[in-house]
Amino acid sequence: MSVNSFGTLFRLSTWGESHGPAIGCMVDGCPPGLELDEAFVQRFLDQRRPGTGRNVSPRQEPDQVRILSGVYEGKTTGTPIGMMIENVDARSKDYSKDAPYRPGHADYSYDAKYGIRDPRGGGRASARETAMRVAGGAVARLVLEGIEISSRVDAIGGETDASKWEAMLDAARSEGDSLGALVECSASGVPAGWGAPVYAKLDAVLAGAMMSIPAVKGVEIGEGLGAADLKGSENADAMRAGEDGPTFDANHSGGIAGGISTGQPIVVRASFKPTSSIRKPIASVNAAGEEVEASTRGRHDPCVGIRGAPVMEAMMALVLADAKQLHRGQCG
Ligand SMILES: Cc1cc2nc3c(=O)[nH]c(=O)nc-3n(C[C@H](O)[C@H](O)[C@H](O)COP(=O)(O)O)c2cc1C
Ligand SMILES: C=C(O[C@@H]1CC(C(=O)O)=C[C@@H](OP(=O)(O)O)[C@H]1O)C(=O)O
Repeated sequence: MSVNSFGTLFRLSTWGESHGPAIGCMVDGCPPGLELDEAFVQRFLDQRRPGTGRNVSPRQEPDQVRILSGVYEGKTTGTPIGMMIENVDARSKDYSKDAPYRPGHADYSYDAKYGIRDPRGGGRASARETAMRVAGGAVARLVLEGIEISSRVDAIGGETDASKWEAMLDAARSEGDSLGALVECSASGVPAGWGAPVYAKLDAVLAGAMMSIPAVKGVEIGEGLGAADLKGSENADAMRAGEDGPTFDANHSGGIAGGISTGQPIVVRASFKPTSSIRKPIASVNAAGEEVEASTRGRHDPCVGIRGAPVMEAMMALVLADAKQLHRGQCG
């Protein structure tokens, strides 16, 4: 992982700001000969894009992807795959350099680091960038034939009963507030043996990938933090002899042991914090160092975890595509 890119042999780099003319990415290391077109990538982008309902940001972005390179006659060529999406509904006049720093967003920390910042929307820190992760993740899925990646929102605002979510979201929205969410993502069909035993452990890379998603504040794999409350006999995934290798009675390990996949589903959960751009006033300061109240207008998600789910799937796909190429490179 480096500043603007992810992966070793299957790599994604992204560029662009939320209110710039466009966002884009480059996928490098994709094998040649895989069928790829814009419609395939678009299917995944449509699951993440804003403007699709009242529980997501109303910003109207069709997220229409263009593939600019690396594909010839519908097949990948092995050369870098460039993709681009134009920003068409930024409405930058809602933002100003003099606005209070939004507590919890990246306004202050970006200023502290760079001393210069695109203040329109979240700039580079806006989760608008995650559209390109989803585009890259779609390409990664091509490398992962036979592997199923899925996700689901497990809880919103601490409530697991989905029938209560709509009313909770309505209440939060009318109070100018927001809610957090717990989201699970899993991958089945991953063979045993991918990953690495020490520093680049599959669980370490996966945790880093999920933690790199904006607003993710906690990640757990398999039993996760709950493992601390179990006995060894309860947490062990008992093994039995099966026709195609061992089978497991349980999956407390979340499909990874010793940094290497076990052949069981890989299961990761992430906690998304509540959206920090809210109308409810919060004490803050501005760039001049004056105390001001931050009450944020603009078109924000009332619960970012809802659109975070497809981003988790994309990061899972990127991690696994890279792990597959690395495994092949070393072990054939
Ligand atoms: C899909 C998605 C949509 C998001 N939408 C918003 C939003 O509308 N408003 C907001 O303040 N934060 C939103 N966020 C979260 C911010 O991007 C994030 O909090 C910010 O970049 C600071 O990073 P950090 O929370 O990881 O520290 C969203 C995150 C994701 C994954
Ligand atoms: C535009 C998207 O989501 C945005 C994510 C986001 C943020 O702060 O993360 C803030 C809002 O936009 P802006 O950058 O204009 O403030 C959201 O609409 C998108 O996901 O495509």
